[in-house]
Amino acid sequence: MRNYITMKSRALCPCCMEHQPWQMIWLRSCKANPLNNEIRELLKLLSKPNLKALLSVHDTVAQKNYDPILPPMPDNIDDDEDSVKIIRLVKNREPLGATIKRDEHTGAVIVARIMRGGAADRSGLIHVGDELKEVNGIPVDDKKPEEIIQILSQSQGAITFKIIPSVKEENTSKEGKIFMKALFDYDPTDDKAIPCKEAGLPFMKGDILQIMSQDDATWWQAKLEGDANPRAGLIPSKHFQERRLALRKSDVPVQPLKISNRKISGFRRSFRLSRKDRKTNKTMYECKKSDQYDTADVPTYEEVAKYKRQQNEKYRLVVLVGPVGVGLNELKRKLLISDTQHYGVTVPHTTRPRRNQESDGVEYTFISKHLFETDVQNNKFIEYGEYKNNYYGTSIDSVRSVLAKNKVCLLDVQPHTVKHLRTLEFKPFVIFIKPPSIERLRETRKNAKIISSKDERGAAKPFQEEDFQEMIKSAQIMESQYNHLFDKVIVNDDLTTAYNELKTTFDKLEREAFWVPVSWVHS
Ligand SMILES: Nc1ncnc2c1ncn2[C@@H]1O[C@H](COP(=O)(O)OP(=O)(O)OP(=O)(O)O)[C@@H](O)[C@H]1O
Repeated sequence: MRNYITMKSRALCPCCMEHQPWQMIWLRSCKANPLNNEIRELLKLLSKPNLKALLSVHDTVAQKNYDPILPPMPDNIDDDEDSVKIIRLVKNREPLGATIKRDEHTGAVIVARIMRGGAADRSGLIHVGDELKEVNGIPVDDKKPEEIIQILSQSQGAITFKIIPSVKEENTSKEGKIFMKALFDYDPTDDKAIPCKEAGLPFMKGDILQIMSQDDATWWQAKLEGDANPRAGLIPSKHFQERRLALRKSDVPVQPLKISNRKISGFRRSFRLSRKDRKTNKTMYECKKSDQYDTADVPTYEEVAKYKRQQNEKYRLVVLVGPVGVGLNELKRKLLISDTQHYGVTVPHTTRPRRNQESDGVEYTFISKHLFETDVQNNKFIEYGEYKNNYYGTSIDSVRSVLAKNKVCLLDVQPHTVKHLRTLEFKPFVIFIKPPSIERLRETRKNAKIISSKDERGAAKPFQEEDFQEMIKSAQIMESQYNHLFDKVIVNDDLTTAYNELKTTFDKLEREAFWVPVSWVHS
């Protein structure tokens, strides 16, 4: 696109006279005359090769003959219209990248927004708030915005705008420096509220959006991070999206996690791996508050920044989430035995009496019921529960103690707990372990036993069809309600493949930068 501007004031533009020869003449005349210090310094500067090169570039640009040749400027501009600006843009197939509206009070046609990186923005000649008077000589005062858009879309080549420039300064200081992780899917063609569907930017949950403008409180402008296309698109602002989601939410019932009345505990026990006794390894506890997902906050966007762990920093906490029986403990066990120095798990607390072969702080940290209850009151547990009249729980300090040994702490929790772990201190990396299709579950788990489901003698039972169904349904609910918290999803189909994917993820976590909430980076 080629453009030029004519105003009452002369615009700055490269002037087509060769500066280098002029510079030489001037230098010679200066040398012939007595020099003061400033002239001497100026001569020195003008003799520098970089300044000479700059002037040479200027001359080249000024002499260049750009195509297409623009038609002459209209000469019937009213001399009294001091602030009128005539702009001529040559339009190719690309949209102009601007929206217009009618001012409610004055009735004037106003430029409502300029899409960042679009044609109008790149021209630098049209600004938000400019009043549109004419398009190609046609007065627009009495036209509806749709009619003006029609004129624009039918125009080919040069378009002349007569506008009254706005006096408002735009705030561009933070533009392009804010990144948001999308916590919902967005399709502008489905959005009745968007002022211009064509200008909308579709995105998916988990996408990183570079926010180009927040000038409008309802419609932000954004680009998908890493997208080479410079033109921004419209997206609903955080505030607007939260408001309308909150309104919609009141109609949608929250889906409970408990999907059958089967007599299984159904709750993840993070404790098995830290026990030595195989029998006690099968003990389970029922976690409090776990029979229903909490209503998570209205998820819209989360401001994020890139973060890479430094050598001297503690490892990020690795949180594993998944439905009962999906294979979390199997994957954790494989990781632990692959490198006991590098990976660690927490030691749980219990109020049950210590058995002979057990040592305090190894299988469990043994504490009194009274102390346990006090710790619960003081929010010292990430999760806790009761089993056969004894409490079991994972304390925050037990995570700290693994991290303090400079190990990667592997922790499996229920998904609603994740949001409490998302702190600057732990910077958790959350991995959702997902079951494969029911057909693949039947094939791969033919000989496997579901440890949380026991027979009359207390032994683990082979997987039943309903275990698979429950696993899939529970995974779907987890994913629909909590996937905005997952950094990575791994399908545990073939065990070795899932394990290798987990290992690769850990390697990347140590080598590469990841998007994290901005508060974890700029504390
Ligand atoms: N990909 C797989 N292929 C075949 N068997 C598997 C696979 N993953 C796990 N298993 C088996 O499934 C059973 C359940 O696995 P595991 O105990 O790790 O599940 P879990 O998610 O920790 O369940 P729970 O919540 O009951 O502890 C185990 O016998 C395990 O060996």
